[in-house]
Amino acid sequence: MEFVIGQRWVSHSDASLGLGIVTDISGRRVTLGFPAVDEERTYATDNAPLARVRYQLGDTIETFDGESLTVRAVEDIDGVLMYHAEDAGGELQQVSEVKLGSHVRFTDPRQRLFAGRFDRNGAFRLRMATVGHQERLRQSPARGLIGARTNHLPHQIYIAGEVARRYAPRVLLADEVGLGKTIEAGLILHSQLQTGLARRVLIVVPDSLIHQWLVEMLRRFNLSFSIVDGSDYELDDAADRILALLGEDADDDEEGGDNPFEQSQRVLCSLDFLAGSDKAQRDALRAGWDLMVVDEAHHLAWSPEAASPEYQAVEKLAAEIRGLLLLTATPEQMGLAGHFARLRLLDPARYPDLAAFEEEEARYATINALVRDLQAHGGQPDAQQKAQLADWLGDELDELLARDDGGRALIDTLLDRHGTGRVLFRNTRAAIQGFPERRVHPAPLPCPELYAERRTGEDGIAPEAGLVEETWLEQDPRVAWLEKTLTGVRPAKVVVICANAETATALEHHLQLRAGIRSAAFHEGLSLVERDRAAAYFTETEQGAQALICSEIGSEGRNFQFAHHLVLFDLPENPDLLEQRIGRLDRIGQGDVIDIHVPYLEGTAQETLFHWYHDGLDALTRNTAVGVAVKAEVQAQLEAALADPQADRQALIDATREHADALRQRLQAGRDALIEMNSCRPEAARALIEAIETEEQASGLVDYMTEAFDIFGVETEDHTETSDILKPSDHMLTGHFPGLPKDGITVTFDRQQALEREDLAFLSWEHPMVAGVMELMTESELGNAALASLSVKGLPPGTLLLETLFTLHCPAPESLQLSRCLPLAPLRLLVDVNGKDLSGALPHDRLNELCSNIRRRTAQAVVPQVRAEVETMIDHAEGFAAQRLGEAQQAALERLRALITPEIDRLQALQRVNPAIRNEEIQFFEAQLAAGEAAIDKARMSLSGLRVIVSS
Ligand SMILES: Nc1ncnc2c1ncn2[C@@H]1O[C@H](COP(=O)(O)OP(=O)(O)OP(=O)(O)O)[C@@H](O)[C@H]1O
Repeated sequence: MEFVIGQRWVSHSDASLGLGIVTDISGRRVTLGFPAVDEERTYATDNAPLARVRYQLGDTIETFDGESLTVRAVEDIDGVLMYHAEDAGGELQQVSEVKLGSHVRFTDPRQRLFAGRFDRNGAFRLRMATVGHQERLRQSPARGLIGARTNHLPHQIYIAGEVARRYAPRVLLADEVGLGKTIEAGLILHSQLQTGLARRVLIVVPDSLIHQWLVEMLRRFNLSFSIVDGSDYELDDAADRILALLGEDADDDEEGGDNPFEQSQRVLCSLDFLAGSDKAQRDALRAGWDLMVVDEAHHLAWSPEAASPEYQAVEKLAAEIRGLLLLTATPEQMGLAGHFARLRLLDPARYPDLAAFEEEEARYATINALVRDLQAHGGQPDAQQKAQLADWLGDELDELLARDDGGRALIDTLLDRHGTGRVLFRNTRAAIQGFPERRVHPAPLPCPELYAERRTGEDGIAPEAGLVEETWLEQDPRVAWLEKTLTGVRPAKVVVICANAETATALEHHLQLRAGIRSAAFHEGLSLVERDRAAAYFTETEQGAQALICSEIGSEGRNFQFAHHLVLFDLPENPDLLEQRIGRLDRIGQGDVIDIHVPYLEGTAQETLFHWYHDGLDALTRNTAVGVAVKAEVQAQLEAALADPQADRQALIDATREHADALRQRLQAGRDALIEMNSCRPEAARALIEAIETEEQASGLVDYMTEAFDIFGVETEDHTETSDILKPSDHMLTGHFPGLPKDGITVTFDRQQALEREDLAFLSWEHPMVAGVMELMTESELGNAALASLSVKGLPPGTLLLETLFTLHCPAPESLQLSRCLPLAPLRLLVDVNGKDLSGALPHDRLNELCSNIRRRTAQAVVPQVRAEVETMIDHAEGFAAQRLGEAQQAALERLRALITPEIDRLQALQRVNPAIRNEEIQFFEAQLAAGEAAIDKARMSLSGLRVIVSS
């Protein structure tokens, strides 16, 4: 090391010192000033941890007064460098290295290598592995669907795969109760967020489900949400009231003030709150979203005459937000008009008119019959069918018929182009199977004198309503029966549902205080926190409540499948509400036969309703989607029977059964069959599940993270065979390791264990910790310069090789998903000094096996000696990379067109026969193609990592 006063050197043991300047040399000691940190340090000249800084032609240098210049020539004047450098105006200036600025950060691999700031081999391996995995994942069909803590159920994965890849999806998820619509929505959200198709998400749900959604999104998908509720507006409300008292208008400045909806990218909010607050609606609208989810969307009541406040609130938002997921298990709970109204929210242009919609349904049976026929005849239509198909599919038909695939493409296209096919997904228990049996236990009880005047009509259904609590509790035989039933099944958990909050409160008090049965109430009179506490108390296995007494709000959305006894203390008049109630237990995860206990008072409307449901609709033992429609048919008869419970009801039961059978058959032959076919295509689902599981099971992740823990200094300790405890160590490389709390975290890589043990973090390629490590690796310089020694027989000692990593830079919005067609990134090359390409002869993994670390001290000494050869090898590598770039651009353009043109053709063809396709969707793809072509044209290769290998 030759030191001269004025030279610039950098410390490789402490990068934070910046660029040092030699200020004194006396004997065998050298002193450097480090202006960036205002420090001076003295070293022994023969082993100073310093590297000489010498910028190369083309490098950018910065002077101490902040001017940036490009080096054009370098002159050595008695050991001190003079840079001839070009300024922004193209003028050449002479800049002595003495005048260089001292705040330098070497990020470029070359600079880091020559400044002695190289990394361990492991870090280089981690960098190489990172770009490799990133690229693989970007191309994977499983992207966005990896690592959810859920079982892979085909109907859910199919829907998620189908919807998540759409730009601005607008769909109605209408699987039957408890089949996992929340999970489907979560998968779609996760995927759209991962792929950049969405960034800002708003979820709107009933009050009673806020907490459940919050928890489900976090524990199953690692997605955290912020809740916006009344408390965010309390101060505003108070201020508004004061202003009103003063006779002034509230401040309605649209732009002014904090907007609670803008404080987070992901917000969860209650429908009731939103519908009730104009200000909140305005704020929500102003905040702007990519995707909105509305759960229990049957609450959005609508009729041709009037729209509910809930509907109006969502309608305003739906008009502005491009993506919309509506969830309801009972789309026709409020009748066909309500169903139509929700489709209208999704696509107002496609569903402008209720009457036309009703007519359309008639067409479904014909299409279904044709599809079935095609399936039976290997996809070959007869002449008449061909004419019909040509009518529906136009020019595309010939091409579809020409395919040798047994008619699959033809049928798929027909289903795809079909009316609600694109917007409506509905899976049924019948199609999925594996659901438990439901067992009904009717309990006829004598009607007490107390209810003598309350036997009929609505009064007869909940006769206790409005009576003095003590009185009815004492005289209503259902109360004693409930006590006995609960005691009889103890310790089994029981969900009790009744229509009114008052009834639920009274029953709960009675059970708790008089009968000594541990119970909790769940109704709208409680705050959100109290409700969640009640549900949690009921969930507890050891000390928890045996019974949860719910009002109707407990009948919706909640997960109580750990219980298998349900008491219907009364029956709702709406068949869909009954289905919702039973759905609390009859849902995915229910492992037992479900016991449904129905007490009813003889000779009252309760008895009529029970028989109507059980004998007429058969709605207790099996899921029935036709209840609402059948009820509309027999409404008058039913009302008459409820008004006169003593009369013979057989005619009502027969008529109900007849209508139900006919309607089931008709729907099964028409609409439902088509929707079902469109809602889960088992083969596609299986392929996707396989792709997801391949990603999840690959040992690659464990190896990758083990290397990362080692490099970043995270301590790992075995927890069980498939789980580990991670803790920050004393020698962490960076102050922060993504997703690692101070006290550590227990993780598993095993899906099954993650499903069983929710306290463990489930590490997958899309877990925030793993994604965070990848981001750290690609966004920092860590591992981009390394040195290794290689010992191979026959290779003369001192032979040099250079392994490089080039990444393709193609700045483009993530939503373009250009990675799908830029397969070349990353490019790994191995060259020698003569410019020979050895990349194929010695692949990265093989090379890793042969390489070992060089001691840092030795490496520091080697680098300056081999600098000229390394620079030559970098030139060779860059030459190869430039050649590949051109080829890659060409291939990328072709792939882009091959990917997008069919989408455009398909949508255009679709649009001709199916108005459900919006122009906006077609334009989106056209714009994507143009933007993609422009971006590919601007793509550049850059050196993002290098390793110098010296044979020993
Ligand atoms: N793939 C899955 N893996 C594990 N659990 C699941 C899966 N799908 C659904 N579940 C569980 O089954 C229950 C029902 O799911 P979810 O709440 O999503 O159904 P839903 O269709 O939204 O129900 P509802 O119609 O009552 O609103 C929940 O407890 C959910 O956590």
